[in-house]
Order: sequence, then C-alpha cells, then structure tokens
Amino acid sequence: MMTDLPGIVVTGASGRMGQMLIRMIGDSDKMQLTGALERPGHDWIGRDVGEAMGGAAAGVLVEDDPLEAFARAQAVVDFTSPAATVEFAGLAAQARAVHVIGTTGLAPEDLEAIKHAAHHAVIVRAGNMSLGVNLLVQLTKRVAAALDEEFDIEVVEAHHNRKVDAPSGTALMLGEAAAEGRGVSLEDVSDRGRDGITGARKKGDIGFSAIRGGDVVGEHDVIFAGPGERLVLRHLASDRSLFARGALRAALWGQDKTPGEYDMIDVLGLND
Ligand SMILES: NC(=O)C1=CN([C@@H]2O[C@H](COP(=O)(O)OP(=O)(O)OC[C@H]3O[C@@H](n4cnc5c(N)ncnc54)[C@H](OP(=O)(O)O)[C@@H]3O)[C@@H](O)[C@H]2O)C=CC1
Ligand SMILES: O=C(O)C1=N[C@H](C(=O)O)C[C@H](O)C1
Repeated sequence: MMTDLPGIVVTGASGRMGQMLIRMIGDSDKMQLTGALERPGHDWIGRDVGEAMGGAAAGVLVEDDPLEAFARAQAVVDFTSPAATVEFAGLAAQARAVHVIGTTGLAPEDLEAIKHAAHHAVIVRAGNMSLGVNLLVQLTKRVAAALDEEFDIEVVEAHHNRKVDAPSGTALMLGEAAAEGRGVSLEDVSDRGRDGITGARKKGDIGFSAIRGGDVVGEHDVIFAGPGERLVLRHLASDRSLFARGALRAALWGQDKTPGEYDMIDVLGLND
C-alpha cells in the first residue's frame, strides 16, 4: 500500500545485503519499499520480492529498469558491484534520489564518477555502515596520531568465502584513518599482498592482510606493534543487520541534505 513514508529502492535485491534490507524495510514504520532491482535476465524479475525471498508477498515486483524505479523513490540503497553502482549513481542523481552506497571494491575512476554524480544529488557512501566501525575509524586516527613510526601499523580483516574484493572496504577506511592520523597519504605507505622474499618491513608502511573463509560476517583488527608492546583495536560483526540498519538510517538522514558526498561519520554525527 502506498503511503507518505519515504520510498526506498533496494538494488541487488536477491543479494545477501539486498534481502536483509528488504526484510528490515518491511518491518519499519518510517519508510516503505517502492522498488526492488535486479539485473536484466535475473530469474526474480517480475516476481513479488517477498515471495521470491521465500516469505509473504511484499506487494513489490522485482524489476530491471533502474531509472523508472528511482524516479518513484526518495532513496536508493545500493549494495551491489562497482560497475552497477557507478551506473546507479548517475541515474539516482538524474532522479534526485538520495543514493546510499555500501558497495566496496570501487576503483579510483569509479570514485571520480560518484563524486561527479554528487554534484546533483545526496550520496552517502561508506565501506562500512556500522556504528562500531565508524567509531573505530575515529579511534584509529587518534591512536595513529599519538604514536610515532616506532609503531608498525597493520590492518587485518576476515570475511566469508563469497567476498570478491580485498582488502575490504572497511580495511581501507581504517588504513586511510591511520594514514590521516600520521599525516601521510595512504597511497604512499600502503603495503598490500606480501609474498616471497619481501625484505624487511619498511618503517612507516601500513600493511594489509585478508583472510577469507566460511560465513564470517566481517572482522577487523588495527594493530599498532611497537617496541615491547602491541595495541590492537578490534571490531567484530556477527550479524549483517547492523550494516542494513546504518544504510537505512543514512537514507532517511539524507532526505533534507543539500547535494554532495557524505559518509557515515556525517550521518552518525561523529565528526570531531
Ligand atoms: N558498506 C557496508 O557496510 C557493507 C558493504 N558490503 C558490500 O556490498 C556489496 C554486496 O555485498 P553482498 O550483498 O554480500 O553481495 P551479493 O553478491 O550477495 O549481492 C550483490 C547483489 O547485487 C546484484 N547486482 C550486481 N550487479 C547488478 C546490476 N547491474 N543490477 C542489479 N543488481 C546487480 C547481484 O546480482 P548477481 O548475483 O546477478 O550478480 C547480487 O544480487 C559488496 O561490495 C560488499 O563488500 C557488504 C556488507 C556491508
Ligand atoms: O562483503 C562483505 O560482506 C562486507 N563488506 C564490507 C567491507 O568490504 O568492508 C563491510 C563488511 O565488512 C562486510
């Protein structure tokens, strides 16, 4: 039933995050699901999304035309793939819908395209939508600023065996925060994918390691390893609903904002 509540389109409706978001919107009294998208040819197209998910009818048919769906909505919540997200950013801007981007693995040229779309609409993008990780980002920045290069910084992350990108978006956020705290550019100090005779660790580098296995939702450690002591900042996610909750909060938060690119630090009011 159509009401005055903000209408949300979920892209990648059949995905792990897509299904979580659709369930959460169905349970919410602050928003309504007005669209569920999948790519052309997907076997859910034309089916009621609730029934396709194995539950009760949701009254929304899965469709494959993003612009038509975005034009009817106030927000697009998008956890898909980099190529899809770049396309959706242009279309959501055209429709003037808030675009919440959770997709990770975005290349520099993808980020450039998203930045361009944000001239015309509100975009909230974060590699992790949880309160805990965004607090950890702030903590990481502060600890990195307090410790000198005698402390080696390593970011270690673990995820389920279906994840396609590494390092995770969260690991990169944490690496960026550590670099910012140190007053350096992550690009200059990032050490990814050690293998073989690598030589000794370079002072000042920020290292990344990725573990993939089973159904791990998402685990991140930022290690500050110094002489005689080691400080470990850790976040453990045990339920994907925390990412969906953050994304839907961002979709509502963005409704009265001026066009531009925002992140979850803005949404959660964690700016220091
Ligand atoms: N920021 C955060 O807090 C979080 C971010 N993520 C990120 O979100 C993304 C998705 O994760 P997850 O849900 O686990 O992945 P899934 O693979 O389970 O879901 C992705 C969905 O997007 C669909 N999709 C891809 N391209 C298109 C397209 N062009 N049009 C419509 N649908 C499309 C896929 O369909 P198909 O199968 O047909 O390709 C699939 O249904 C990843 O980048 C992940 O890292 C995940 C959790 C939290
Ligand atoms: O792919 C996932 O699952 C997750 N991706 C995000 C990331 O790349 O950091 C967030 C979360 O850790 C789950």
